[in-house]
Amino acid sequence: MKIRIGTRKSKLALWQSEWVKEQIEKKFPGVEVELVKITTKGDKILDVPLAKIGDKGLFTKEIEEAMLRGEVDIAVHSLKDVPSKLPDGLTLIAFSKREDPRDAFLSCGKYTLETLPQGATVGTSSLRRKAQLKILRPDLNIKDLRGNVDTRIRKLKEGQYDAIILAAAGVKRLGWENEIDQILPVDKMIPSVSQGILGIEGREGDDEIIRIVRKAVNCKSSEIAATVERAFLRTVEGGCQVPLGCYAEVKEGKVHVRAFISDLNGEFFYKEEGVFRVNSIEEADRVGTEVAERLLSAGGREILKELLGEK
Ligand SMILES: NCc1[nH]cc(CCC(=O)O)c1CC(=O)O
Repeated sequence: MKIRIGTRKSKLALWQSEWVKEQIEKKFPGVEVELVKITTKGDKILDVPLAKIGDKGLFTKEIEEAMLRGEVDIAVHSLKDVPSKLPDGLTLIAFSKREDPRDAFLSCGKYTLETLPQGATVGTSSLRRKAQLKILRPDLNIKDLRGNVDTRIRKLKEGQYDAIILAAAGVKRLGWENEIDQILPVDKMIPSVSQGILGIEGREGDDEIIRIVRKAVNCKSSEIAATVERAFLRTVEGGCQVPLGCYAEVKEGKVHVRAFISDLNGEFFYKEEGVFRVNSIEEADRVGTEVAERLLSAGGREILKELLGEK
C-alpha cells in the first residue's frame, strides 16, 4: 500500500510532512509514503500581509484540489493555516502531539520584550501579535514581516528589525531554538488557534488511510484542544482579518481556555478565560462555541462589523 502526501515546498512544510511519513512507516512497515510537492498561492505572494490578501485557504487550496482529483491522498498542514470550513469530501483525520504552542521573541541575543528600548522596531504581520504587543508595549514600532521562517530570521539578522515574533513551534522544528531569547507566556500573548499542532487532512470515507494515519500520529489531547479552538474560530468567522487568539490547555478531563478578540490597536480588547470539564469531542466543540459567543456578546460583534463590514 502507498500513501501520497501533498505538501508545500517550504522547509517547515517539508519537515512536517517528512515527520508524518516517518511516523507512518515506523508503525506500518508495509506502507510506503511518498511526498508530492505542490505550490500554493500563499507561497507565491510573499510580500503582502496575509490580512490584506484576505483569502481563506491560501496555503491549502491547491493541495486540497489535488486530493479531490485523487493525485494525493492526504495533506499535512500547520493546523493554524487551515480554515475552519473544509471543502466537501475532505476532513481532518488526525492531529499531532502539540509542539510548543507559544510565541517566541527573537532579537539576536540582545533583549527581552521588557528590555527592548523605547520605540524599537518589532517585526510581525500577524494582527493577533500586533494587538497584544500594543497592550504590552504601546511605544513599539511594529513593522510588517512576511516570508517563511528562515527568511524572517535572516531579515532580523540583517538588522531590519530590533526583534521579531514567531511561533516557537516552527522555530524549534527548523532547529533555530538557540535564537529564541524569550518564550512569551500564554497569558500575555494568547496563541493562534491550533498553533503548534499538525493537522492531517484526508478524504471522507478513505477508511483504511484514516485508520493508518490516526494510529500513527493522532494525539487525543491535541484533538480536543484543536476542536475547542477551531469551534471558536468557526463561530467568530474572523479569519486572518481580525485580531483574535484562542488557546485550550488540556489536562485530566478539563480544558483551560484563554481567548481574545480585539480591534487593530488593542484599544477595545475583550478577553475570556475559563476552565471547563470536557469528556468528548462534542463537549469540546460546545466549549469553543460558547467562549466565542461570550466574546461576541461582550463587544466582539462590533469589532467584526468594523473590520469585516456589515454581513
Ligand atoms: N503563519 C505561518 C505559519 N504557519 C505555521 C507556523 C508555525 C508552526 C505552527 O504554528 O505549527 C507559521 C510561522 C509562524 O507563525 O511563525
